[in-house]
Amino acid sequence: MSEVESSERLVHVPLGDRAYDILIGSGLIARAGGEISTRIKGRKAAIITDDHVGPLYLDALMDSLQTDGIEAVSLSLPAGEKTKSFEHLMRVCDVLLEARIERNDAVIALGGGVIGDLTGFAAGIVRRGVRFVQIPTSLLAQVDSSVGGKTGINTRQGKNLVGVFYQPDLVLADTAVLNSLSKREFRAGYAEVVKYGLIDKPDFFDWLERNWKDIFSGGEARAEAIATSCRAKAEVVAADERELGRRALLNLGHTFGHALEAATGYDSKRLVHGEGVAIGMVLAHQFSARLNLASPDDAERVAAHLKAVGLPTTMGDIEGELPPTDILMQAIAQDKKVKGGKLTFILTHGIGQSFVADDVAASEVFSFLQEKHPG
Ligand SMILES: NC(=O)c1ccc[n+]([C@@H]2O[C@H](COP(=O)([O-])OP(=O)(O)OC[C@H]3O[C@@H](n4cnc5c(N)ncnc54)[C@H](O)[C@@H]3O)[C@@H](O)[C@H]2O)c1
Ligand SMILES: O=C(O)C(=O)C[C@@H](O)[C@H](O)[C@H](O)COP(=O)(O)O
Ligand SMILES: [Zn+2]
Repeated sequence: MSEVESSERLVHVPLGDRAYDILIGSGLIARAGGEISTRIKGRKAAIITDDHVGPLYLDALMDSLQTDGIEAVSLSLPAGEKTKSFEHLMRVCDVLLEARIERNDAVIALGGGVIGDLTGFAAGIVRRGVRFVQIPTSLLAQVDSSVGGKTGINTRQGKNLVGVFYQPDLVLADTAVLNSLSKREFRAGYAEVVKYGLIDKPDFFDWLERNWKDIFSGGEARAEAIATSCRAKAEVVAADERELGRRALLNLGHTFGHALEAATGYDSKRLVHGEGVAIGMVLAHQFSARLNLASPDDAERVAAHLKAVGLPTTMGDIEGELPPTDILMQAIAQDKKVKGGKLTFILTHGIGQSFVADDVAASEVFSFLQEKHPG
């Protein structure tokens, strides 16, 4: 294995025979061939990317693989949430099989969470599992989606409803590529960073309130926020890989957020995942306050921070009309945390004090949403 450069950070995900490293640092795409060839036996690779990321970084990745003796094919898909579909899953599987990617070869996701989730799913099912490398290029993918092995696609019934748990063999988070990410997408990824503070790291949330401007402008604070997020996620995933208990905390804000994404037809112009999570986290804190579990001041503090960085914080911030509350409730009823027809929500006793609440009354959720609904 190559040495980790001094400016780089390494987070290990200890999952027994599925353990892997997350390398975080500038310039990792140029070194990807070396990092992959020391960990993966196969000499072939297939790179899946999208039409925003491919033109920027595909050539550099191909060159690096070639230098280390790995022959690669590539497929570029349309950017955006709608690509997490059966149709594009079929295309990815077809390309992997046509290229005769074997179990020991590498399937590489070069892109944001959409490409990572879709490619990981294909890697998990083609030949019942081929090697898988995540090269996350959005902030969201570097702090969250590339780690932990949740893969999948959306269906007309809702978000991520078809997929498998399939861990990557390696994650290479090249922080230099974040410089080409739009401000809006950077903010969306930042919502998932804030999530780790709100789950169980109040000191991290305080630090984010003080340092967010430095994180947005790059440098040490940004790398530190990414590494802290990866360590937080790695720890939860190692303790509960398949979401039998504690991992559900990583879903803070997501039950509301996913319903809003479905309600906007996965239209990235109206709402992207991280924005849905931002609104969802504020709603989760407000809902907790309404149930007398937390102080309304905490909900206000969360909303104030997310608003300060430019994220949406209310359903009214979403452009265009939203469907009525009963349609939002239908999406919520499809949530994967539902058990025996009962809703599970991530609620909170305050900042950094989130917990998993089974058996939340649908009628309470309905009247809360009805109150918050702009329509
Ligand atoms: N598997 C998980 O644990 C997990 C966790 C969080 C989110 N997700 C999923 O991830 C998806 C959201 O991921 P996302 O926010 O990365 O969205 P995304 O993949 O759509 O990327 C956001 C946009 O940024 C562009 N982009 C990415 N990197 C870029 C770069 N370096 N320079 C320029 N443009 C770049 C993309 O082309 C896209 O247009 C959702 O589908 C969500 O459900 C999964
Ligand atoms: O890794 C997890 O566990 C998460 O919940 C992380 C979330 O940020 C992510 O959006 C995930 O895809 C949501 O999972 P889902 O099971 O609710 O679809
Ligand atoms: Zn998420």
